[in-house]
Amino acid sequence: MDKLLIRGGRPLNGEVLVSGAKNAALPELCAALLTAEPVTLLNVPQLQDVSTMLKLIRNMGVVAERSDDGTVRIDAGALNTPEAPYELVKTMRASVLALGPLLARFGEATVSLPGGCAIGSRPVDQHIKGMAAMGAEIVVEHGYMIAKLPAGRTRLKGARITTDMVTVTGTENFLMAAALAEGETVLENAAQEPEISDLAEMLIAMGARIEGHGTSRIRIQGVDKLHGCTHRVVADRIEAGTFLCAVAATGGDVLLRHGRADHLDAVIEKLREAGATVQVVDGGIRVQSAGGATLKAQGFRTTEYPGFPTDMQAQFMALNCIAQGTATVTETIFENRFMHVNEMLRLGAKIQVDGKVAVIEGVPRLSGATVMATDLRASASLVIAGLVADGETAVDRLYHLDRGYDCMEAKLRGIGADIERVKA
Ligand SMILES: CC(=O)N[C@H]1[C@@H](OP(=O)(O)OP(=O)(O)OC[C@H]2O[C@@H](n3ccc(=O)[nH]c3=O)[C@H](O)[C@@H]2O)O[C@H](CO)[C@@H](O)[C@@H]1O
Ligand SMILES: C=C(OP(=O)(O)O)C(=O)O
Repeated sequence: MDKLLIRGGRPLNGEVLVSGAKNAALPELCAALLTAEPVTLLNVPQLQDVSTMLKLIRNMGVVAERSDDGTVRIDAGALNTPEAPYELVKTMRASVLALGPLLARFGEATVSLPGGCAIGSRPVDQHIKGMAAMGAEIVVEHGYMIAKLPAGRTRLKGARITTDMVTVTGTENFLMAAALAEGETVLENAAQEPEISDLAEMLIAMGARIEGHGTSRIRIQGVDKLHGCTHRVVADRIEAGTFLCAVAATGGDVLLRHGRADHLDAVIEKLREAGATVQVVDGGIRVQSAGGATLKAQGFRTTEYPGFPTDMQAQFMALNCIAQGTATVTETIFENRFMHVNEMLRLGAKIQVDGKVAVIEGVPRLSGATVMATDLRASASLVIAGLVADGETAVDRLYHLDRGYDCMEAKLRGIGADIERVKA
């Protein structure tokens, strides 16, 4: 298994190019299944999850070509197997996003339940409930969601869907399904994440009629057919936020080119309160920090967008570990998203966890050690901790990081980090 070796203690200076967002690219690859015409996606990040999604849709009979410049051309004209098998689904929860498009275009779909996930149980009951409200018959058998339209129906029908909680991929599945359904669909309690708006813009470019994306009520008037489009994937706010935390913690001066500050308000506010200077500049976000003990630890609660993102909780915790003072962090979205804590303790951090709450007492220094990444953002947080720790930190189990970060170590090396990948 690959690992990262980091020799900490260097400030970060220069420029980083922010890649396209994983959490927009994955639903958008699935949205291409809604039409028989070619779709071109630009700015698709080079990630393991994207490779897995391409494998999944090719397995359905889709032609998909990826170029090194981030362009992916998809032609789902010959899609003949509306199925997502367990072998291809088990490493990536986002494969549940195949359900809506397949049902909407083909009237049937067989999609494996996603595998268990380290950060929480992550059920898909809301996805099933929403598709059923749109007229699908769904059974869960042998680990698969088997969905079809009732005899005599050729299209899903519009519905009013109010989910029990705000769900990002649930909202995305309903958006895609409703785009081709008969009549109007209203999504109440919809997720408002920028990736939802980006998907909606892509669907609109394909001929969908959608209003209200970016708010908690989205209205969709179904159309008979969608056509091809070219769409640029929005910048990855979580990648940008990760680099913001890294620079704030180590100290330095970095421009995040293409970073969207308007998608990171909650994180940027906390970074400023911590003592970093974060500016919106032409072409991106500039962060300057004196690092370490010049920072003040900041408490926060993770909530749905526009609140503090759960996908940034671990990375900000790494910063809190070396800041002055004590901070309380509450994780409200996932029940098991503190697995980085035990590894941070191995680096000398002082953290106590009680259920959903972690209390972090800043320490003057962390000391490098071997740590094990347990999930995607936990891995990123351990990289940040390694960048500030004395001596050498080895971050093991890099496949989690590779799922969601495009060339992270090369980007960090480009701004002065002493970091290398050691192949297994
Ligand atoms: C590919 C993608 O975009 N992943 C993001 C997406 O995941 P994902 O869309 O899976 O997360 P959700 O927004 O659906 O989950 C929110 C909460 O609702 C629960 N829930 C969700 C659906 C359901 O049917 N039943 C249910 O109980 C989940 O267990 C969780 O506690 O949003 C999360 C929350 O911002 C992010 O951490 C992930 O990075
Ligand atoms: C939890 C995440 O991703 P996924 O939903 O793909 O597991 C994430 O991006 O932090």
